[in-house]
Amino acid sequence: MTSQTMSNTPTPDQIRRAPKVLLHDHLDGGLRPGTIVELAREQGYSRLPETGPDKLGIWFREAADSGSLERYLETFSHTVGVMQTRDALVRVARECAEDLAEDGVVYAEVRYAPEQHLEGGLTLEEVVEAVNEGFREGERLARANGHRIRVGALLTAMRHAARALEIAELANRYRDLGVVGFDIAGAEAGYPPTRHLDAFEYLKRENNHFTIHAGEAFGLPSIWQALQWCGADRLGHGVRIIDDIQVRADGSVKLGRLASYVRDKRIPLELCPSSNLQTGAASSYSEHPIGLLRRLHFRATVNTDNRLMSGTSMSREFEHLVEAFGYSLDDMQWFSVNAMKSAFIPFDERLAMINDVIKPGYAELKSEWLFQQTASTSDSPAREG
Ligand SMILES: O=c1[nH]cnc2c1ncn2[C@H]1C[C@H](O)[C@@H](CO)O1
Ligand SMILES: [Zn+2]
Repeated sequence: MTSQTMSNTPTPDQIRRAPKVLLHDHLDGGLRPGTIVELAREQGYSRLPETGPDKLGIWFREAADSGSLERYLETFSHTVGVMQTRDALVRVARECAEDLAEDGVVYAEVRYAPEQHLEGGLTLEEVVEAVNEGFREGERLARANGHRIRVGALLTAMRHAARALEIAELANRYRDLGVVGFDIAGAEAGYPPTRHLDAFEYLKRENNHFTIHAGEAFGLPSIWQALQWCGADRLGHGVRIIDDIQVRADGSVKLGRLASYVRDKRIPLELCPSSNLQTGAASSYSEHPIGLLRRLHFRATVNTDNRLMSGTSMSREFEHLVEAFGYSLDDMQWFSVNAMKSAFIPFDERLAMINDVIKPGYAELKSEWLFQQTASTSDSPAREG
């Protein structure tokens, strides 16, 4: 038996085929560049910085590579700019579900801010219904191509605006109709989550679920507010929890009160490594706090945030982590089960996804080396000596 066959390091092909769970992906951050070009042409949107798909894709990645969340967010004006009609929203959502399924994602919660898609005259309800329709079409098309995926929507309110309660009510109205929860996003510094307490209190009274972008561009106070004032079920990013973890020279680790709380309560962290590198929240994959957080058994999950702006996918994120930390298929399974446990769909459905889809998927991949061994042994009996 060679070390090659025993190696538990997944190949890029195995990473792609492994069942993955995505909790933090923005609909308006994941358009195909070719789709943006076509939608802009159809709608007479003339402000695109490039008109060829390849160059446009590169433009988004470079413009988002700014080291600042505020500048990173400016790039969204062009994606949101072409997502103002019903047809455009259906198409973008359909392609999102298809692309995720093609990449081996079996369950995804995809978020967007309905209030940003009203410039063409759609109502908030029409926006939600168009996106839901696109997700359902994408699920069907993926299935026809041999991929199974389930996509739930999270409705985001923009933290600098003042529509959070209205969007929370919208999320509640479309609960069990394709919408699984609520989020707030946008520039973090200067816009603490407590500005939207009324929305969070409303959702709690309704027994609904929400996540909050916190601890990305701003540190511990933002995480503390999101959890202890607002009652968030999950943290969007939450990567700055690392500021409350002290690693001593001898390698021992001391958690502060907030980091302990996050770990003890199993608060899910929606970590987005590539996005963090672009906005300056981390300096390299190997220095990304996900390595330590995984070792310390935080409820860490791996996410894309914005596939277009980061030129990434779930598989790419895992490829980077496999390279940086030597992760195995067992680690990938651990992240995927963590994410599935943290999803906003009902417990019995989460459990069935874990037991009937995720674990069997990894078991199948982990057993592949056995069959490769049999094939090579029978191919070359002389090697057995
Ligand atoms: O990483 C992020 N942090 C804060 N806000 C973000 C991030 N990625 C996207 N957004 C914003 C820009 C989008 O227009 C909005 C809704 O998806 O959410
Ligand atoms: Zn985000």
